[in-house]
Formats: sequence, C-alpha cells, structure tokens
Amino acid sequence: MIFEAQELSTLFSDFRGAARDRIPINEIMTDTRKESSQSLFVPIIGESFDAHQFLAEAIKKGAVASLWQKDRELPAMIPTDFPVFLVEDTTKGLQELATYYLNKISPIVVGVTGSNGKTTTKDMVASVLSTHFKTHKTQGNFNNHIGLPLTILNMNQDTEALVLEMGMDKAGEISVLSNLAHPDHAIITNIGESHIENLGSRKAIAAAKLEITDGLKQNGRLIIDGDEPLLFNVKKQRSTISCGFDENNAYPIVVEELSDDESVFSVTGHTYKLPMAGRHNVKNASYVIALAEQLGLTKEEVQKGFLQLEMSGMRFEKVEGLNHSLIINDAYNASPTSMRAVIEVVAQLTSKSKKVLILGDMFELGEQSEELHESVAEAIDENIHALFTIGDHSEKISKAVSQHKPTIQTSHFKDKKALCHHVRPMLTSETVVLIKASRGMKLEELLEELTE
Ligand SMILES: CC(=O)N[C@H]1[C@@H](OP(=O)(O)OP(=O)(O)OC[C@H]2O[C@@H](n3ccc(=O)[nH]c3=O)[C@H](O)[C@@H]2O)O[C@H](CO)[C@@H](O)[C@@H]1O[C@H](C)C(=O)N[C@@H](C)C(=O)N[C@H](CCC(=O)N[C@@H](CCC[C@@H](N)C(=O)O)C(=O)O)C(=O)O
Ligand SMILES: Nc1ncnc2c1ncn2[C@@H]1O[C@H](COP(=O)(O)OP(=O)(O)OP(=O)(O)O)[C@@H](O)[C@H]1O
Ligand SMILES: C[C@@H](N)C(=O)N[C@H](C)C(=O)O
Repeated sequence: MIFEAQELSTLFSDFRGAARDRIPINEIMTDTRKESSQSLFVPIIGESFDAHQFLAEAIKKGAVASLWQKDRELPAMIPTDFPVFLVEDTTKGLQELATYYLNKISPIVVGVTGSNGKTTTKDMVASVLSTHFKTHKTQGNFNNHIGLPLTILNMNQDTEALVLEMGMDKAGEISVLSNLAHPDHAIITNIGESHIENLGSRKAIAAAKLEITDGLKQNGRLIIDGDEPLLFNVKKQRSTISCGFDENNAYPIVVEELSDDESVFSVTGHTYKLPMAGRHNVKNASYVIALAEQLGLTKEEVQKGFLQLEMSGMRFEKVEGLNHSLIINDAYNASPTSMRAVIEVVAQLTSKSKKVLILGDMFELGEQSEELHESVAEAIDENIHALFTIGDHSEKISKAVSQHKPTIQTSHFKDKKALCHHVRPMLTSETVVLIKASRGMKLEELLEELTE
C-alpha cells in the first residue's frame, strides 16, 4: 500500500464520495489497458487520448478512487460513494502525489541527467547503492514529468535510496523534475547534442542540464564530467565534484586496461573492474565512485555493485547473431557523441576481425543535422570493414566514409529488409555488427533477420 484514500483528502480538499474512508491504495493507474489492483486512477490528458473518458474502464480494472480534472464532467453512472479528488490539472496532481509520497518515505535521492549515459549511469548507481541501501530506480526510460512521479509512487515504503533519471528535450524541464524530487546529490553525465534542435546549442544544453541544481538539497553535491569545457565554470564551485580523464579533476581516472568485456581503471589510487567496455562507461563509473564516497560506501561495496550490474536493454546489448556472429544492439537512441563513443569501442574489439556498422538517422539535430551526421565519419577508421546506413540523413555518413576511406565497404539503404538481405551473408563467427540509431528508427527490428 502506498497510502489510504483518507490521506488524499488532506492533500486534495475538494472531493466527493467516501474520500475520507481508510481505503487502501496500492498503486497508481494511468493506463486502463493494463491490469491493476486497488489503484488510484489518474486520468492524464495526452496527445492521443483524454483518459477522463476511461473512468468506467478504470473501475473495472481495479481503480478504487480517482483524481479528476475540475473542467471535465464526471460521468453520472459513477457510484456516489466512489472517491473522487477534484484537481485543476491531473498531471500536476500526479506530481503533488509524488511529492507527498516522497516526503513520507524520505529516501536519499540521487538525480541523474546528461545528454548520453543517463540510463547507464542510473543503473550503475542503483547497483552500487543496492549493496548498502534498499534501493529503487527509474524503470526503462521513465524520466519525464510523468515518468519521474510514477517512479516515485512506485517505490516500496521501506526504500532507503531512490535513483531518478531526469530527461529533457526543452529548457525548463529538468528544473521541474529537480524541484519535484529535491535530490540529495546530482550527476551530469555529459553534454552532447541530444535534442539540440530544441535547445539551439550545446551551451544551451549545458544550461538545461545544470537546472538539476535548482532543487538540489542544501549541502547536496553536483557530480560532473570535469573534462567538459562547458561545465568549467560550475567545476570551480565548492559543492561540485569533477570526474574525468584530466588529471586535474577531483576524481581523475587512470585507465589500466580496456578489453571487449571489461574495463580496469583506477580513481584516486584505487583500482576497479567494470564488466563493460568503453571509456565512456569508465567515466560513467567514476561518477558512481564519487557519489558512493559521499554516501559512505566502502570501495569494496562499489566494486561489488559494479560486478552485479544489470543494464537496461539496447545499450551495447550483445546478442548472438547468425553463424555465431556477434550483434551489438545499441539501438535505444543515438546522437553524434554517443554514436562516436560506441564506434570507438567496436573498432577496438579484439574478439572479432570483421567489424560492420549499421547506423541509422539521428533525430532532433536541427539545422546542424547534415554536419553532425557527417562528423560521425571521423570516428570510422580502417579497423571497420563495412558501413551500412539506413534512413534519410545517415547517408551523409556513408558518403563521407566512401569519399575519405575507400577501403571501407559502404552502402546506403532505405529499407530494413534490403539491408538485412545484404548483411546476412556477411555473418560469420568472425563478424561483429553494431546497430545504432535514434529511438524513432526502431533498428532493433533488424535483429529478427540477423539472429536465429
Ligand atoms: C501519458 C502517457 O503515459 N502516455 C503513454 C501512452 O500514450 P498513448 O498515446 O496511448 O496515450 P496518451 O498519452 O495520448 O493518453 C493519455 C493517457 O490515456 C491513457 N489511456 C489511453 C488509452 C486507453 O485505452 N486507456 C488509457 O488509460 C494513457 O495511458 C495515457 O496515460 O502509451 C504510450 C505507449 O505505451 C506511451 O509511450 C505514452 O507515454 C508517454 C510518451 C510518456 O510521456 N510516458 C512517460 C511515463 C515516460 O516517461 N515515457 C518514457 C519516455 C520519456 C521521454 O521521452 N523522455 C525524453 C526526455 C523528456 C522529453 C519530455 N519533453 C517529454 O515530454 O517526454 C528522453 O529523451 O528520454 C518512456 O515511455 O520510455
Ligand atoms: N558518458 C557517455 N558519453 C558519451 N556517450 C555515452 C555515455 N554513456 C553512454 N553513452 C552512449 O549513449 C548510449 C545510450 O546510453 P544511455 O541509454 O545510458 O543514455 P541516455 O542518456 O539514457 O540516453 P537517452 O536520453 O537517449 O535515453 C550508450 O549505448 C552509449 O553508446
Ligand atoms: C526517447 C525520446 N525522448 C527521444 O529521444 N526520441 C528521439 C528523438 C527519437 O525518436 O529517436
């Protein structure tokens, strides 16, 4: 149970029905298409539906009370004793509920934002903190003004640490999330180009990410990518902790060994093993090390947390392909920085000799889209055997590569089936294929044709 209807009557003073009864509410329902039990229905007005139309269905599906937006007519057929709490805006009501519940449980709160690496770092933080605290974390990519409150309302009553991914694609959005969650500590993973179409520049993206301090608790620490020039000003502030490969960072990283499945590195003289490849993941891990120290965890707990890491899917997710080839599904999303980062990892892999890249469009890059797509070609060197692009914009990458690096086989496709038909014969035990593009491309659909 998260609360009783009676508690909500103190939060929302305008109500009808048995709102003052001690009716247990176990969960929040925002989608009547999903099963629920003993839930509070919160009808969200979205782009395709106004959920107020589904109240009867919600009751059938297990709702025992509901928020209701005052400017919507309440259906007459609803039982007179059914508790309804009237609010100006149901999304804001959801957020108020989350704040109320957060204050009731009062866990340590860690906020994670950044252009790339939010989900990865959130998963790392949760894995490490779970060695010391009862920990709850954002599920999937529930990182916006609806997903974050739902994450809070989904935590168990005995939660001691809450790890919240905070996403944005417009200025002001992180500020709302930070002022809702009031993190004890906050992490900015990097400043890339994601959603630059809306923000206009990387400088504006940095400013938007720094909104995470708007709600940061007194004495809270901001942990940042100390190698990022756009964050150098905030790096000087006492409450900021800088991590990165530059030796002048508070937590300087020394890479000892990078292999296909493991990264060995040291931070402030202690060596860690991370069961992931890529310098970018080493940097993500350094944020977790700095945070863990703030929270009093031992280095052994940190190392244990790294070793028991459970990553979210479609982030460098390794899948066996046809003929014992290796498919790397990094298809959740893409921006130039993240695409370059993961291409570097694939180029360095030693377990496979034939390296094939399948790269799709990157969205929301605005006027800089062509130039930013072309810039990815700079990260593609002779370690790569073939590059296949798909979509409307990624052809800029294959054209740039075919022009400057003619030894690399390149082709562009408009159609997933045709692409797979071309790639399948290349799949042998020596082949690794990287799949990466923006979420809207849904390149994970290629896996059907490239795996058993
Ligand atoms: C509101 C909601 O949850 N909608 C989800 C719903 O969409 P659908 O189109 O079906 O419904 P509507 O939104 O139009 O309907 C309103 C409500 O009606 C409910 N409903 C509908 C039909 C029905 O028969 N019964 C019903 O009860 C419905 O459930 C709605 O509550 O389903 C879709 C498919 O599952 C979901 O995709 C959709 O989710 C929306 C997009 C959403 O915002 N969900 C959040 C919980 C969330 O966190 N989603 C994340 C993605 C977040 C994200 O994109 N983050 C960005 C950064 C932030 C950008 C910010 N500006 C923003 O607005 O998001 C990033 O880059 O990471 C996720 O799904 O992973
Ligand atoms: N610190 C980093 N710097 C650059 N790229 C990174 C970093 N961390 C992860 N990446 C790349 O970004 C991809 C997406 O990682 P992840 O999903 O954790 O980021 P995210 O910020 O949650 O992304 P999104 O906002 O699209 O949900 C990874 O597969 C990897 O290619
Ligand atoms: C996940 C969503 N917020 C997102 O980043 N969408 C990009 C632009 C996409 O659709 O690829």
